[in-house]
Amino acid sequence: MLDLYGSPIGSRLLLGTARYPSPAILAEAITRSATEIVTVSLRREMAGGRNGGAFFDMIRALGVHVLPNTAGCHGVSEAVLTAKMAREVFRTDWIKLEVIGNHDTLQPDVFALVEAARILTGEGFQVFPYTTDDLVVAERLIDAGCQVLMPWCAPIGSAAGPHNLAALRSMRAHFPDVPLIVDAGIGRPSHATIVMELGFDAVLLNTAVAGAGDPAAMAEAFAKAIDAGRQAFGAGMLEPRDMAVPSTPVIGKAVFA
Ligand SMILES: CC(=O)[C@@H](O)[C@H](O)COP(=O)(O)O
Repeated sequence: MLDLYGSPIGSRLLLGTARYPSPAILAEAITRSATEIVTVSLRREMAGGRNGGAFFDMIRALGVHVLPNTAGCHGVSEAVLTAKMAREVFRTDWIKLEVIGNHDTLQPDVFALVEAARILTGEGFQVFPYTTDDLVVAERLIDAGCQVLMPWCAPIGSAAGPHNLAALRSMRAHFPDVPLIVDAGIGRPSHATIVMELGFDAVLLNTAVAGAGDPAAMAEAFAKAIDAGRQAFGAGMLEPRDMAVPSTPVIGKAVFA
């Protein structure tokens, strides 16, 4: 069972809620994936004068944990203010902290991220920081009070899959006891399996499900792939070898050539 800030979580798939063809399809994807946590952008839902009421009610009715996020924020004060508004709306101390630093890659501004994380943990938030796979930044985030880290594996929405497996591997090795959730850039169920086989604790994804031909079916496929990767990690996988190893022993062979 995954433990996130003291909450036991059964599913290791966290789903984003943006860009689905319809709210009904989003609801079906949430149900079929059996996810227990969905992330919601306060800013996106409030945009254009919408108050988000019906959407938020629909999410609440599904009985999942809501992880509000600061998607689209580009600075410390904007992210902190958005987090505070999200706490009011969703009545949760959880916040997925995103502070974007580059318009093209949507790469996090890790300096602003650490500063915002320090401010928010000081105010009682339980921060889930969307970060890079940089170990020093990860250390700073933990120093700032974060008990969970969310490294990217590729740019948001790219569907590219893990760009830097070595960095993800070393992150896992450096932080054996910190829940690590890969966030962003997963495109296929097999990508999710790969990061789970590395020992990551969970995966957060949005675009690969929302943009699929059948989002609900894809959400279920991701859930299975994540479970398979987790089970394989726990089962002890073989290291690849250069040489062949016969699977049938030579004992009992009639003729030795
Ligand atoms: C939904 C969310 O909060 C983002 O971090 C992001 O959208 C996830 O990335 P992908 O869309 O690439 O899965």
